[in-house]
Amino acid sequence: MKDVFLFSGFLGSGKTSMLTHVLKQFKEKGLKPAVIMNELGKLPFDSQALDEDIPLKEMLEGCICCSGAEKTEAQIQSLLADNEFDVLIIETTGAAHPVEALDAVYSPLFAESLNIKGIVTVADSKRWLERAALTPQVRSLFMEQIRHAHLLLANKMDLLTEAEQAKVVFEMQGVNPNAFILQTTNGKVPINLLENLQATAPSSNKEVQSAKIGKNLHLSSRLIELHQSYTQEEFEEWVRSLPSSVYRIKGYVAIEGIRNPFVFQYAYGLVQWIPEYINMPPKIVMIGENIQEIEVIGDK
Ligand SMILES: Nc1nc2c(ncn2[C@@H]2O[C@H](COP(=O)(O)OP(=O)(O)OP(=O)(O)O)[C@@H](O)[C@H]2O)c(=O)[nH]1
Repeated sequence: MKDVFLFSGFLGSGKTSMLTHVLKQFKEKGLKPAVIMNELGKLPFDSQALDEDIPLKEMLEGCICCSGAEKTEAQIQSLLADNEFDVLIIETTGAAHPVEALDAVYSPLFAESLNIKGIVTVADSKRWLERAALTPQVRSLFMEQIRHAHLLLANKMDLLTEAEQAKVVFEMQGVNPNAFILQTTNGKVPINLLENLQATAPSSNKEVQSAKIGKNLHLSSRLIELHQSYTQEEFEEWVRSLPSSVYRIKGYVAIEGIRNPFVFQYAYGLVQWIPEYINMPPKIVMIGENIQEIEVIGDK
């Protein structure tokens, strides 16, 4: 299993600074990192900061979420096929919502080869103090990135007084009581904090393994193997019975009387079924908060 980290954070918050610092530490440890970056513009200038020997995939047309999960899947697959690497870091654009970013990287196709360690959000502490000046939409995205982080960097501490530093940490902890908050300058995070993250808890129906982090009200994902076929109605009935903290489900579901499992998609209350011509093993991935305790269909 290769560890995957998602770096999230607002434009200009310090993601690239953190990336540079983290890559250096991984290399010092003898680990080979790979990076997927995406930019809203056409010029991949951030990538120039990376060494040439780091496998790098860039997404130049929009962010990881709006350019489609398939594209990210294809990029990850080609990284897995072409390059030897130990850890994968995905730097999302400042405009990405963490649920969308997680969705794009969590595919049943590589559920067995990738271990999504978690979302590391870098927040600009000065901007946090001045957040009242942001438009409601931008402020809401800023808050969501903080709320869903598994590890939170309160960055740009050098620009604040001691009293302001304490205020920022106190307020951010109120928005996200589960994440560890580290005060940083220039995104300097020690990698052992990253290595200790565990947002994914792959589990079968019977043995529900709880994650070290991500156990409580925290964004996490869960892989569910399906051992029988269903009618579309009964499967949808189960999906409708799920709490609203389940944001996303995708995968392959075996339907009674039909040869190959269907592709199943669920997002924002909408369900989609697509016939699949390849016989894929029936399993789904669920993304949401507090999902480890959910009773899975088939447990009947
Ligand atoms: N004073 C101060 N400046 C910082 C700190 N961290 C980053 N910066 C500066 O803030 C600017 C943006 O930093 P980046 O690391 O490029 O941020 P980013 O999140 O990758 O930015 P985007 O690529 O726009 O999303 C740069 O000029 C950095 O030098 C910090 O802790 N203190």
